[in-house]
Parts: sequence; structure tokens; C-alpha cells
Amino acid sequence: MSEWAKKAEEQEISSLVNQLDLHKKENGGVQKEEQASEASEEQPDYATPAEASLLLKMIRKTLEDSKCDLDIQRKDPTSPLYSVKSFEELHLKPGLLKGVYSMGYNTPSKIQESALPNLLADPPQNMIAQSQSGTGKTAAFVLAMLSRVDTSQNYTQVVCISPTYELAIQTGEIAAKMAQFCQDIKLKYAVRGEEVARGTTITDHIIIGTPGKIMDWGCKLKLFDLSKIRVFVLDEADVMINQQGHRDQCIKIHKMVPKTCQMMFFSATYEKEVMDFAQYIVPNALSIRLKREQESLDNIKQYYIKCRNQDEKYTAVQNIYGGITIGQAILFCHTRRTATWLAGKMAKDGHAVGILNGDLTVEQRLAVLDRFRSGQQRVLVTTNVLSRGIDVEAVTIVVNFDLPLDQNGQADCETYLHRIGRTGRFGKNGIAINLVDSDKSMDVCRQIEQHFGRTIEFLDTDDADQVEKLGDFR
Ligand SMILES: Nc1ncnc2c1ncn2[C@@H]1O[C@H](COP(=O)(O)OP(=O)(O)OP(=O)(O)O)[C@@H](O)[C@H]1O
Repeated sequence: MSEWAKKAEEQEISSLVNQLDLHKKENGGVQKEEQASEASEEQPDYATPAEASLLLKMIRKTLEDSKCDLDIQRKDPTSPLYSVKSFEELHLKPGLLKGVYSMGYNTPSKIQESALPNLLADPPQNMIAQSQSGTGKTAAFVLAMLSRVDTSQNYTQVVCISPTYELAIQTGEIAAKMAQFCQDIKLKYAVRGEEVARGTTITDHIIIGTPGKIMDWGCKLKLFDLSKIRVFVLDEADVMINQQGHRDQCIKIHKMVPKTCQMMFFSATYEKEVMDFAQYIVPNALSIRLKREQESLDNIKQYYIKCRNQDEKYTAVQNIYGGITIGQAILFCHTRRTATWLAGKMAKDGHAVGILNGDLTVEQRLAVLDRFRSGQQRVLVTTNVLSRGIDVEAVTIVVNFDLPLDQNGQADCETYLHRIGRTGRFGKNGIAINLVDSDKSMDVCRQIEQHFGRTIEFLDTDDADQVEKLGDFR
């Protein structure tokens, strides 16, 4: 590309970035990761009662009744788990097919069935894909990444960028499992704590990591050659584009990969401006889109409970905790401070609870997640740092101790969808409970309802009929 063409492209990108920023300012703003994940100021106190024993009874009933019938969902063409093809028909390499089956996957989900044939086609096809949380996007792009590796060449050919440390590790672990019968494929993490000596050349075929580290290794230290990359994956693509810090790093990396490199962008949500931007930077991409009303899942029941103040919210949490005889729960707080307070109070009251926020070292974060995954702790208190992508099958309840807000105090609908998507994984049933403690948070709850066109039901813990009905949502 000539110099002037490069300049023109840079100007166009920067004008699109400005438009994106302007749109965000006008619409309430989207924060940088740390601000978005964990705002620093505390929440005020508020009003109305949350009852105890009925809530507990209701949760037990819901969970006990919630045997998920995957086979039925898979035969329903409107379900995101529906497919007509088998994995064999997707033309995966024999080693990968073996890997998929060894993970207990029998048939592909809708996104896997529709994305994979295009991702594996020749010539390589760029893609911007959207599918609901927990419907198997990771497997779709991981299988595509692994399929594209040429193991006769010992240099990095694939980069996969994730927004957080935990998600990068999780994706790497899935890739390793899927590639267990393709032993020649080598994978490296580019995340905090991983170091490579200067002057070394990385020979691993796939690098999975966070944008800052990949930029350091690829653009600054040149530990691998970005001009040889043939597959560029952006997981949680919308947040990677929409958060300024991530975006700048991703654009820098993106600029250094060849024009012929296959681009794969995946997420459960895309705001319109983010999609426009994605379509600009991914030329001729095949788009797989959801309608707004398809974005939230029927298998996740959404409720709100009214509380008068922080103490009543805590009482509601205790009652919910009592109800988790099956499965596990994730509790989301707006700030690290609230998360620390909540986890501390629960621990003091004798509950086995983990806390995961940005105050911890990466080793501590991973250890907390491991304890939670293994079921040693049934409750995890966290902030938005864990709102996206983390897959723990046994999570049956998500509680928004604080509703997700953007920088301007408006509903952060995308984060809401990702948070509640930590339950209801791959067709399982789940419950999302929002603790509403003021007119303001009621308003936020309504904004979310309107955005997705879905009712968030009032959970009247005094209403025995409602409790009965809760078991019916299979
Ligand atoms: N074809 C399949 N058959 C059975 N289980 C599957 C299949 N594909 C994925 N899964 C399982 O479904 C769960 C959710 O998958 P995954 O994490 O890929 O969803 P996702 O769409 O990436 O979710 P998120 O939007 O939260 O990132 C995982 O536990 C995964 O192992």
C-alpha cells in the first residue's frame, strides 16, 4: 500500500474512532476496562423489604425442577443449540474431530454449524459473528484456529485476543483439549506473568492473550512476526473495540498483520456503532447477526427483588445462598469495595465464598477461579472483571447485587447480558436476580427490560403462587 493510501486509511480509522467516542459521549459513555469493571465510589443506601423463607423455597424449587432437556432444544429450529449437521459434515481434521468428541460434544450448535464451514473454506473468509452467551462461540473459533495451523512451520501463525487474563487462559485450555490428538500444535499464552527473554523468537503456532501483552510481544519486542499471522481472532470483539485502551492496542496489532490474514470477530453483543466499526476494519466480512429480541435467552429467568437498603440486599443474598443446594452462584457488584465488603460479611457469617476482583494478583485470581470451578466454594463475589466469557457449567444463579451501570449512571445493557449469561450455559436453566434498592436502580432495571424487550419479573417473595410457578420454566 502506498504512503498516501496508508495515511488516508489511518485518517478514516481515526475519524471512525472519533464517531464512536462521540456516540458514546452522547449515549452515556462506555468506560475503560478498570473503570467499567470496578467503579471506585460506593453506592448510597436505599429502601423496601426482601423476605426470607419463601425466596429460599422458591430457589430450591426452581433449581430442583430445572432439569434441562438438551435434546428437545436441539430439535427446535429457533433454539441457538439447533443444528442439522454433524461435526463430520463440518470437515474437521480427524484429530480435531476426535478432540471434539472426547470433550463430550455430540453435535454442533447453531453458531458452530453456521460459522465453521465458512471459517474453514478456501480462500479464507473473514467473519463477524454474534451468538448468545454460552452457545459455543469459543469452540467455533478455536476449531477454526486449530484447523488453520500448519505444523510444518515453526512460527506463530494465529493470534487470539481476549479482554481478560482469565478468559485467555480458559480459551487456551479449551484449545489444548481440542488439540489433544494433534500433538504437534503448540500454543503460548501472552498474559501478565508470562515472560519471554528479549531477542527470543517464539516458535509456538498459536498465541492467546490479552491485547497489551500481545502488542508488547508482537509490535514492540518483535518476539514473533506479526506479518506472518494468518488468523487474527478477537474474542468479545465489541468490548475490544469499544473500550479505548483495548481498541488502541488491537488496532496497532491489526495494522501489522497482513491484509490477507483471516479475521474472526466473536461476541454475544454488538452495539450498532461497534458493528459499523468492526465491518470497516474487517473487509468483506460475513456477518452472523442476532435480532435484539433474540439476544437474551429463554432458559435464563430474570427477576428483581425490592430491598430497602444495603442490609436488606445482604439479607436477600443470604436467603439466596440458603437456596443454592444445587449448583453455584456468582454475585456481581459495581465496585471492588462493595465486593470486598459483601464477601467479607458472608465469610464472617460462615459461608464458603470466594472473591475475585482486580485487587488480586493474577495467581490469586486463577486460584480463586479454580476453587470455584472445583465446587470448593459455591459462591463467587466479583465485579465486571468476570462478566464476560467465563464458563462454569454449574452456575445456576447470577445475582446483580448492583445493577450494571455505565460511566454516566445509565443501564449498561451489554454488560447485563454478559453477566446473566454466566448461568444458563449451553441450554441449561438459570436464574438471574437483580437487587433493586432505589428508584434509580428500578429505572435501570426498566431500561434493561426495554432494551431487550424482555420482562424482568418482580419476585414477590410473599406470593406462594409465584413460587409454585417458578418451577415451570423448562
Ligand atoms: N457442540 C457442543 N456440544 C456440547 N457442549 C458444547 C458444545 N459447544 C460448546 N459446548 C459447551 O457449552 C458451554 C458454553 O460454550 P462457550 O463457552 O463456547 O460459549 P460462548 O458462546 O463462547 O459463551 P460466552 O458468550 O459467555 O463467551 C461450554 O461449557 C462448552 O464446553
